[in-house]
Amino acid sequence: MMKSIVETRGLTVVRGHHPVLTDLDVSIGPGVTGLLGPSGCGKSTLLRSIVGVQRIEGGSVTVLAEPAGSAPLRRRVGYVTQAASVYDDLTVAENLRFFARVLGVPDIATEAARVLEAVDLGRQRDAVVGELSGGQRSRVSLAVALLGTPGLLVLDEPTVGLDPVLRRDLWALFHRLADDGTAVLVSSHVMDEAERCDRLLLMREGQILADDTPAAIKAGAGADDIETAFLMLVEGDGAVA
Ligand SMILES: Nc1ncnc2c1ncn2[C@@H]1O[C@H](COP(=O)(O)OP(=O)(O)OP(=O)(O)O)[C@@H](O)[C@H]1O
Repeated sequence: MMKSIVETRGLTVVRGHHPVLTDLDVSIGPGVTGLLGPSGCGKSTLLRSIVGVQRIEGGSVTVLAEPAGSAPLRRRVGYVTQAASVYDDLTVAENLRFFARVLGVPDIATEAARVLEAVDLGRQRDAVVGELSGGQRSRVSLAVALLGTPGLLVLDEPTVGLDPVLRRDLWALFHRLADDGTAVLVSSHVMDEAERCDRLLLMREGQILADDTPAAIKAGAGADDIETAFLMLVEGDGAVA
């Protein structure tokens, strides 16, 4: 039995009078898990429920054996949203010091050096964030999320707008983090990122269509790539393969 990092049971979320998630059961284990689905299918809503910032209508969300959003998880769950979450007018190091203090992270200097090295921003530590490139800026947000060595890192479309080299580097970083024991949950609406995940959740209109390794999903649907497998699952052909 896979060690469970995230469990949702009967999760139901309503946003703007419309149900976005209905009675959703999801289990997420260690490694790099991709949450893939078209724009508006509810990926951000599920991630928000997991980090505990989403009002939920029904059901439960358990993270690292604690209720989502509860105090013991404050330093154990890192979250990077689509919107920039660091201060543009501070340097990289100043941002890290600020957020480390907010989180109550002990030994801030050592911790800042560790996360800067993890995201390969050591040379930019004294640069003002507003003067960095888009890719460097997103790695600053990632560094902040890594403060305190979380057991779960949740990333909402972290590769949007990045060039292929940066995207590749970021995926390599996710796998290094997972190897070091941080479960990584990454959302994307780009199906070609699916191959880079250990496990995939394919989502559509608030439902999980498939939950397996990329290879098993492709084999199950009899498809050569995840995009085709997704389309076959949508059209109901996946079950007969
Ligand atoms: N603040 C809000 N108020 C009301 N409805 C919302 C709000 N935010 C999102 N929704 C609705 O909830 C549904 C799911 O949105 P969500 O952001 O979870 O999708 P997503 O899969 O993350 O999309 P994207 O890939 O575009 O970010 C959408 O139909 C959206 O219109």
